[in-house]
Amino acid sequence: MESSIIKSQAYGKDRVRVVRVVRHADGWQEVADYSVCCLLSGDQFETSYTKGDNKLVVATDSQKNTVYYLAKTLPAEKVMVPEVFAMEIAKFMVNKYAHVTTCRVKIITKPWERMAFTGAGHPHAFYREGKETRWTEAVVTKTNPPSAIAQTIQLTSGFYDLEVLKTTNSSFTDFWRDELATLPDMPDRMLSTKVLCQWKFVANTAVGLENTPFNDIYSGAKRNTLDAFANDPRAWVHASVQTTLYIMADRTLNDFAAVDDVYYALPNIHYFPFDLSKLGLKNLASDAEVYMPIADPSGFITATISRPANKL
Ligand SMILES: O=c1[nH]c(=O)c2[nH]c(=O)[nH]c2[nH]1
Repeated sequence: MESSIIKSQAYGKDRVRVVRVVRHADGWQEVADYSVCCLLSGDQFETSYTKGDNKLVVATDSQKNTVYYLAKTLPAEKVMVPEVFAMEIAKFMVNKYAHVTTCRVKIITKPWERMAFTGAGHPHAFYREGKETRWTEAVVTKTNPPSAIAQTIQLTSGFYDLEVLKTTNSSFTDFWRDELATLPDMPDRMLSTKVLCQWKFVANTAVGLENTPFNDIYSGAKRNTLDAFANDPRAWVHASVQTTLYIMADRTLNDFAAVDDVYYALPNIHYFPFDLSKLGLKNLASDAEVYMPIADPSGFITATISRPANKL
């Protein structure tokens, strides 16, 4: 007889691709393009893993159908903001099925930028600008199952693959020196990274979070990331990816009360000046003009930044 126990379980449908179009009467149209992952958990699903009992299993196919059903039947504004749509799907699942204790919904967006010609946005034509990708994850849990009245909601959003580069105004000096340190001080260097940024929202009731300005927070976090990278003099004077990361996150915490903490993962993609001295050419330090990007390895700088009261 099996004696192992289930420590955790979650099942559902991943990569549900759904595109929602909103058609306004004047011809202006909007589009949201999502890949949705929906996962259900609850103690009563255990027998589906241990006893081959499917009676309570909401088929992953039905979960997929629910995503399309809600994309069609919810008011447009609850679908077009990914955070709101993720919370709606998760709340629908825990409300509909008494035996579902937790529903976890992750949405990865495919950002379509509206085309603009002579300054005016095109009513229905879009293009993809870069690789930067916005996502969100809502986890709705019943606190007193099977009753769905009391629920907690944890919401996290972020973006990844935002690639940035600057050709000066970065340095890295005065670091730990010992017999293993061969890197010279770098008073002026190229800096490039592929930003992963994510932020947790202040824990709230499902109802309260819906009034959060999710789109503004996303664009604000992105603007703070770019502005701190390009313009903040502290990132130049103190000079490290660590400092730049802290400034980026601190700005977003100051701008948005609804954000509880901000996590960044910043690879330091190295661009080293190519040594041309054997060819009789000066290309190091202040003479550097020709660089060799290094694919691997990269530095990798991470931190979660929060307001003082939240420090563990
Ligand atoms: O900004 C940096 N932080 C580091 O910790 C580090 N280490 C290193 O070799 N180069 C850099 N650059």
